[in-house]
This record gives sequence, C-alpha cells and structure tokens, in this order.
Amino acid sequence: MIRIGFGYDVHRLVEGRKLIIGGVEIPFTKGLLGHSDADVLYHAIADAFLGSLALGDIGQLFPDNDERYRDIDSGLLLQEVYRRVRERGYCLNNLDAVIVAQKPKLLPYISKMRENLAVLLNTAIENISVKATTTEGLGFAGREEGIAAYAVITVKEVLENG
Ligand SMILES: Nc1ccn([C@@H]2O[C@H](COP(=O)(O)O)[C@@H](O)[C@H]2O)c(=O)n1
Ligand SMILES: C[C@@]1(CO)OP(=O)(O)OP(=O)(O)OC[C@H]1O
Repeated sequence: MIRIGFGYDVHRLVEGRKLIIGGVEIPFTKGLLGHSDADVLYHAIADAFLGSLALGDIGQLFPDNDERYRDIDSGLLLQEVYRRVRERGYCLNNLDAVIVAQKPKLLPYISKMRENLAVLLNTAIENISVKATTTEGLGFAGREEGIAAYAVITVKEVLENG
C-alpha cells in the first residue's frame, strides 16, 4: 500500500545563528532560530513522514522544552522519525520539497541537500527532489523575516516476499 504525507515548517531568520538547511551550513548574514538547529527542511520532511502514517508531529515527539533537543542536529530527529516509519513496515517511495526563501540563493546547495537526504534515508538520489523559490518579495519570506519549507512524501509498504 502507498500512503502520502505532507509537512510544513517555518523558522524566523535572526542574526547570530547558523543557517542550516537540509543538513548544509549555508553562508549568510542570518540564521534560523529554533530550539534545535532549526533545519526547516528536515522538520517539514519529518512532519511529512509522521503525517503519512498518522503518527503525530515532531513537536509531540521532540518537545521544545526538552533540553535533550537543544541545538540538536535535526538530521538525528529525522533519522529517529524514519526509524519509526521503518518499524511500522514502510519505507520512502519518493519525496518532493520546496524551500521558500527570498535570500540567500539556495540553488548552489540543493544537490548537497539531496545527497544528505539520500544518505539519511538510505535511498537513491532520484527519489529525492528539493526545490527553492522566492515569494517575489511578498510576505514574511519576502521580507526575509523567515524561511519556510513544504514537503510531500509517499511511503510504500515493505512486503516480506517481494
Ligand atoms: N532562495 C532561493 C530562491 C530561488 N532560487 C532559484 O531561483 C529560481 C527562481 O525563483 P523565483 O522565486 O523567482 O521563481 C527558482 O526556481 C530556484 O531555482 C534559489 O536558488 N534560491
Ligand atoms: C525540533 C524542535 C525540538 O528541538 O524544536 P524547534 O527547533 O524549535 O523546531 P519546531 O519546528 O518549532 O518544532 C519541533 C520541536 O519541538
């Protein structure tokens, strides 16, 4: 059986924080604020996985008042989410994501993000799509107050005998 999941996340852009998206540290004047490393793409993808199997959301799994998750690499959170998906007998079919950022230019980092995800989720790079868009200056993303990410995922049941 194939199931679908959708995830969305937003983090505020502030001075004095690293900008980490899709596990890539991107040189920029500001970074994303969060309890964790605030990797907005990994968070949207984690929520899409959780949604695909109706397992709640990352805030329920990793509360933002728990010191264990302060500044944590969100790759570790995504890994734990995917472990739960695998435990229930499903694996990734494909994922498609969009990062919404006025700045910086993300295109030079997209292939590394896809590579990171392929390694983390133990899948072929062809199953992972990451895109970027501006909002043509409109809204919070356009004012460079924050960065958003959307992700859609399909997961498939892993069948014992083919
Ligand atoms: N932060 C971003 C935003 C966009 N891109 C790339 O530019 C293309 C055009 O963006 P529009 O918002 O004007 O449609 C987009 O398709 C991306 O390839 C980017 O690299 N970084
Ligand atoms: C990841 C967690 C946990 O560190 O914190 P944040 O980095 O603030 O991220 P958010 O997307 O607001 O919600 C999930 C969290 O509880």
